[in-house]
Amino acid sequence: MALPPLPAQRTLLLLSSRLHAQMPFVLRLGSLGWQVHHFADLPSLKCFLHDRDDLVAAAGLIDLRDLGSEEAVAELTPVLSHPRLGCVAMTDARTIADDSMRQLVRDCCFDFVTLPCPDDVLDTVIGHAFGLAWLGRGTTYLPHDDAGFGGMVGESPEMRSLFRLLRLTASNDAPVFIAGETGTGKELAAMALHEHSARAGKPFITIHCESSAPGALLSMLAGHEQQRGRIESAHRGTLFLDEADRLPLDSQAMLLGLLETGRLMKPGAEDGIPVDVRVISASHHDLEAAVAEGRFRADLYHRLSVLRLQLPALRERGEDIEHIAHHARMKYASEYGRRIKGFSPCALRQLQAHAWPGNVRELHNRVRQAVIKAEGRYISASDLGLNNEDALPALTLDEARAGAERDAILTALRRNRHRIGESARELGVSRVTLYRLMNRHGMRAAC
Ligand SMILES: Nc1ncnc2c1ncn2[C@@H]1O[C@H](COP(=O)(O)OP(=O)(O)OP(=O)(O)O)[C@@H](O)[C@H]1O
Repeated sequence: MALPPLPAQRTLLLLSSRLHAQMPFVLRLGSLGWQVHHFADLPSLKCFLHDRDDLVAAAGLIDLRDLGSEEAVAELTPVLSHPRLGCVAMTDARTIADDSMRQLVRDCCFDFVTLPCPDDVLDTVIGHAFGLAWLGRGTTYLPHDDAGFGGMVGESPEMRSLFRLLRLTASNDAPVFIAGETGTGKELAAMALHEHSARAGKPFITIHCESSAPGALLSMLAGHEQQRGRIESAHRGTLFLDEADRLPLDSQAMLLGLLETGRLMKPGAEDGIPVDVRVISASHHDLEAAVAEGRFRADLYHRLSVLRLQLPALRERGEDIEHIAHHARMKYASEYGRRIKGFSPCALRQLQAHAWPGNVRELHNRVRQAVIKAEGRYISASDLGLNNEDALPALTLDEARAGAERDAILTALRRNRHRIGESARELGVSRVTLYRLMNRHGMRAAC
């Protein structure tokens, strides 16, 4: 089979905290026909790859010079192994002398260059890396470790096991009940299930059960003899019942009939009509309590919850907070045309300390407003509306000193565009000490 020609414009993903888009190095690559996307830190690159599941092939140019820690290597490994990326590592003599870096390059990169390196060597190597990725295009990209599903983002163990469950659930047609507090992503999960099922491309109809009066909801769902209702509109697709615990009893009886017989009985009609829908329902209220109180039919409850999924509250999965916040920052910064690079250390601490009663919805709303309001390149705690000192946990003196040390390092790194030598000089320590301190504080190259 003849291979199609390589595209004229090739994508290059550049991960470097030292280089930036306007530098001659990057501009030269642009003039050679590369469409260069620059990322100052790993979370930004991850967000980009997560959002671009239409990416066919790209070369990755990964600056390893500031990524000295084992933790950074562990985080980079799955990203560099993305099947549509052909990666080239940029190193220097010190970096490539490090065992874990050498292993990373060996395992995950097509090649490496040691800087400074002649332009023609670099051009050849990234050209080959792109060609390799292009040959591998069309391979299905399954996130290496279940770190996402549909538009859902999450890296915590709770979310990873939820994503695995959602994948399994998408492949069958049984009714699903999704429980979880408000804003945890129940509707998003229902849409993701639909999109990953054989019903993708067919209608996905959402009904907010609490918003209509009893008779009105029944006629909206079932229609009348001469009029189609929403259930018929969902034929061959998915019907999503939000706030299902609020379903009035007349609608409950009609739905039970539909689930038992596969036929829709319209009010006043003598015969049911066949309708093929998958029913997904959700509630942030306790459906068992509604059954116990007689507000919800037990037989319908059992029919609806053949499969049951529980979405964890955001405060129960702290490690997702920063990840989702970065994802939201990227999304809204690009939507509003703002160049926002990240969150200040204090903002990050407040994000962790907040209780998130509105869960992911609240996090998105706060980040969206902060992106609009932020005056600098970094979102502050007050941009997020989270400057409540009382919310921060009480600290011992040792913890407070460690926090101050971390803040000073972050500030110096930011001020010096993440150049380790200059940051170390400003902090009055050697480069080795700075690397050691960054390791101790679990810092990546750009924060
Ligand atoms: N894991 C996630 N990753 C990214 N965005 C998310 C995630 N979970 C929720 N969101 C976003 O949070 C917002 C609220 O999600 P959604 O409407 O699905 O929540 P819900 O649980 O159905 O809320 P409610 O119970 O109030 O109806 C949406 O903007 C959604 O895109």
